[in-house]
Amino acid sequence: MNAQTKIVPGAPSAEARIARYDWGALAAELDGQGCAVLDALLTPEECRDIAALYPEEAHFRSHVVMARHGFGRGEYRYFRYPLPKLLGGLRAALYPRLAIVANDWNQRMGIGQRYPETHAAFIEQCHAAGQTRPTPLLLQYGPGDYNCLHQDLYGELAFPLQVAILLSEPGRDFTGGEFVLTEQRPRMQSRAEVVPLRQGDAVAFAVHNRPVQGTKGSYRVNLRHGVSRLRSGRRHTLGIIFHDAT
Ligand SMILES: O=C(O)CCC(=O)C(=O)O
Ligand SMILES: [Fe+2]
Repeated sequence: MNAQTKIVPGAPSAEARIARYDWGALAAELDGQGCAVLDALLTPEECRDIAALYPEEAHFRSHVVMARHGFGRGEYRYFRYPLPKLLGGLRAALYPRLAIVANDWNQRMGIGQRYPETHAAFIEQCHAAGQTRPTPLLLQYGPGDYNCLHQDLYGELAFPLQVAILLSEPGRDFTGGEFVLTEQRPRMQSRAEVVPLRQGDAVAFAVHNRPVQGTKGSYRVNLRHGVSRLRSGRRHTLGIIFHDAT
């Protein structure tokens, strides 16, 4: 199966799908919670087609067995360029919406960096900084597998938001395996958030830091994400990270 040809005629473009969401509400949710869900970004058929790419090595530049690195249990593969059309389209269409949030966050956190309007311009910056390898990935989990809490930072240059799309249906394809975010606040105990997702839903979330409004201005919190242990079945996820890797 070839994801390049798998956009069904009449299926909305990535741009049109992204435009359907209420980005004011999503940005408010990202500001308040550090994450926001985009319901039904992909159809069940698209989810199955993308998950079916997993064994097709030609699509990927590398394969990571998580237990070998202490990352958890399960495996993933990083796509190679050129990305499948739908994936590249989603990354380019999501970026400008999230860049508005990212620029606002940086301003509130007192970070000087601002992100350009288009993903193409941001990728040029990554490449100029020596970060040239694509980071979108396909993850695969089986019974007992889990993903340790982590941050997807791959070099100096990092876009502060990323997206994960659940390709399998909870309850039918797998049990357990919840998407988890933790937030470490200065001088406070950590907060955990479990994000309920259905097949085709996407979660946008902070990669590492985000500002939280306190009584005396904004302070910075530190986030990590991961996946709790699968109790049964098989779970696939598509991860969209906006910065390239060194
Ligand atoms: O499998 C998941 O839900 C999380 C995947 C992940 O860590 C990522 O997309 O960066
Ligand atoms: Fe991740």
